[in-house]
Amino acid sequence: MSSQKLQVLVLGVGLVGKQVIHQLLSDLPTHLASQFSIVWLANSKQRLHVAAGLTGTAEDALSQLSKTEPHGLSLSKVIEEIVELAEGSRGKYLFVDNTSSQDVANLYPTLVGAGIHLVTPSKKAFSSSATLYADIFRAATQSKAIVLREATVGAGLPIISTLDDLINTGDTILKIEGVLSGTLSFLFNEYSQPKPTTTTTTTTTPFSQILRGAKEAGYTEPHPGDDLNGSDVARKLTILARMIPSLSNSDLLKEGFLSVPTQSLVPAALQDIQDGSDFVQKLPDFDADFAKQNKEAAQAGCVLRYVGVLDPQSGHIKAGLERYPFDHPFASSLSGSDNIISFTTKRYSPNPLIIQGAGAGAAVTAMGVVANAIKIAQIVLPL
Ligand SMILES: NC(=O)C1=CN([C@@H]2O[C@H](COP(=O)(O)OP(=O)(O)OC[C@H]3O[C@@H](n4cnc5c(N)ncnc54)[C@H](OP(=O)(O)O)[C@@H]3O)[C@@H](O)[C@H]2O)C=CC1
Ligand SMILES: N[C@@H](CC=O)C(=O)O
Ligand code: NA
Repeated sequence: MSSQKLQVLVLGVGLVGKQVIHQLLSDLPTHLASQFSIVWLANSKQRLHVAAGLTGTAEDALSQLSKTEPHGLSLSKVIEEIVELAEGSRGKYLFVDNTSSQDVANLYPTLVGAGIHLVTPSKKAFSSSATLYADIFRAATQSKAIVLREATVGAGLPIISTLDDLINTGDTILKIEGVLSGTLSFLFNEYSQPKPTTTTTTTTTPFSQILRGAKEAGYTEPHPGDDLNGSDVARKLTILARMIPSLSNSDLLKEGFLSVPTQSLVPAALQDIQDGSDFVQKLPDFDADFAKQNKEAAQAGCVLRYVGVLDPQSGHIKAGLERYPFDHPFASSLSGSDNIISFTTKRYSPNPLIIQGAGAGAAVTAMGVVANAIKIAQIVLPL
């Protein structure tokens, strides 16, 4: 093992995980690629350890993984193995969690406490209980491990780093608001367009079919109900709120995203469906309900957009479906999976600082993950 390389451990090789491996192996400029060695990768059943580091393409890596025997181990045993692997080489291992597993998130304090750096697009650890959140950062402070999570909000868009910069330079956050879900942005940008209508329908494509398209494009959570019920937006608001000093120790978000008043768009009859594909299959039964809401908004000269709002001064925080006039920027300037996030601060007011761009999709999410990995390599590897 070269001491000049960060030893990368990748858990989760689905849409995002595969892209992360692809970018590390094939997309990085040579001087940055040479700072990483992917030595371990795994999904929920198999794992592959390559001490010398993977070479070739992401497809080669996944093909090698698929040929390994199922390990049959519990998750905590797998994590124990990783901790053993990293022992003796403190500060040179990076764990990349590309799952959306709460069980994996619950083990971050163990990993980070062992001095293993962590990068993830998974929102689970940072948006659930305040205790887990505190445990992760306490462990990181003690072990000097670095924890970065840019891709948890706005995928690769610089949302976390911008908020960090605003806060670290002493600005005061007055309001954060925006369209924070790539899936819901895609859905409503397609479904609810700023076009005056005199007809009874405002769109030809049913709501359920657009959701299917979002899933096929890789924008949705593994279970699309987690997008449609607003919990993905509530989790992102929680992640941002916890970064703001006046809210970080308040009881406001003790239960994480569950503490955020959130409007669910999931029809009551579909609430308990555990399987994402079943959910998508049954959604067409409710297309007429969505069409009615959309038509009513259009008749009022408005579109529907699902937004998140956070006002640290009053503690007001909320995720829900709102109406915006046709000429509002949320109505007229978004397309595809765009997120748009506006930060109103003491310095950035009355005009807010606005960030916009694709907020979901494997490539842009992996970019956020890999950019974080590069930051860590730049900090921990000798020049
Ligand atoms: N898609 C997007 O646009 C964005 C996604 N994200 C986040 O990125 C993460 C990954 O999303 P995505 O790639 O779409 O998800 P996928 O469902 O495509 O992939 C998930 C991967 O995680 C593995 N996995 C799940 N549970 C476990 C477990 N307990 N132990 C080990 N491996 C496990 C799965 O393995 P197996 O196949 O064996 O189950 C699979 O390899 C999620 O947290 C998501 O919220 C963040 C921003 C944007
Ligand atoms: N499902 C999420 C993915 C990114 O966090 C979204 O649609 O925004
Ligand atoms: Na981001």
